[in-house]
Amino acid sequence: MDIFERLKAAAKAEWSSYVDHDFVRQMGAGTLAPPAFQTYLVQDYLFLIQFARAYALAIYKSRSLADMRAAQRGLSAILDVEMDLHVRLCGRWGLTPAAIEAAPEHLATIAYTRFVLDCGVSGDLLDLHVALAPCVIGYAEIGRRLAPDGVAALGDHPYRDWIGEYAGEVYQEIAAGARAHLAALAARSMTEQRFAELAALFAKASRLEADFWQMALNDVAAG
Ligand SMILES: Cc1ncc(C[n+]2csc(CCO)c2C)c(N)n1
Repeated sequence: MDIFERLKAAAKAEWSSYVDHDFVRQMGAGTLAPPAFQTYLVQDYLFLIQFARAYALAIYKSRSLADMRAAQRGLSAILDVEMDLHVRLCGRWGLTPAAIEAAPEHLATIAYTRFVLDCGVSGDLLDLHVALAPCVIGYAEIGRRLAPDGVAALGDHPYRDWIGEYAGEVYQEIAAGARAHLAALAARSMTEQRFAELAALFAKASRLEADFWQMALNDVAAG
């Protein structure tokens, strides 16, 4: 069992509140209300700006070139891959990057991103990567789950672009690399006494992921 499996097992309830969230189920079934998806995507763009800073912080907190490169891959996955999806999808609704950036951050966006940044500022590189793990590895799991028969089988699914992005090979490899790096980092610097503390960070980040989905559903329910 690698460190990621151990963290997931230690935070079972929080993990399933995240990956089995109603938002994810509705997206998979194609029944998610488009305004909820739009709210999510705009907030996610703002979220990614802060997560880019978190990966930059991971570069700063690295002492080896290998660790710096691992963090650089995360940063570049956001700046060169993930944000393109957001710009493309938001563009279909006539939203420009400038308009998205002018949107106010929801509290769920602030809570999650600043929590991760604080883990990095107050802790070490392992704390920061554990706080980042639900995000980077969780989306790969969700993508696979929503496209069990592969991306091509999605046909004209209303959320095929989003699902295809995270179920696709490029993204799956990014997540597998992040998982392997986390395992290497833990092998180097984790002690058993520290595991409970790391599991608490992982559980909190997973709960903040679930709150992020919920924020989009609540926003639409509130009108
Ligand atoms: C709320 C939320 N959680 C996770 C991701 C996925 N994600 C964020 S940064 C990153 C690593 C490099 O791409 C990945 C996969 C997201 N977009 N929004």
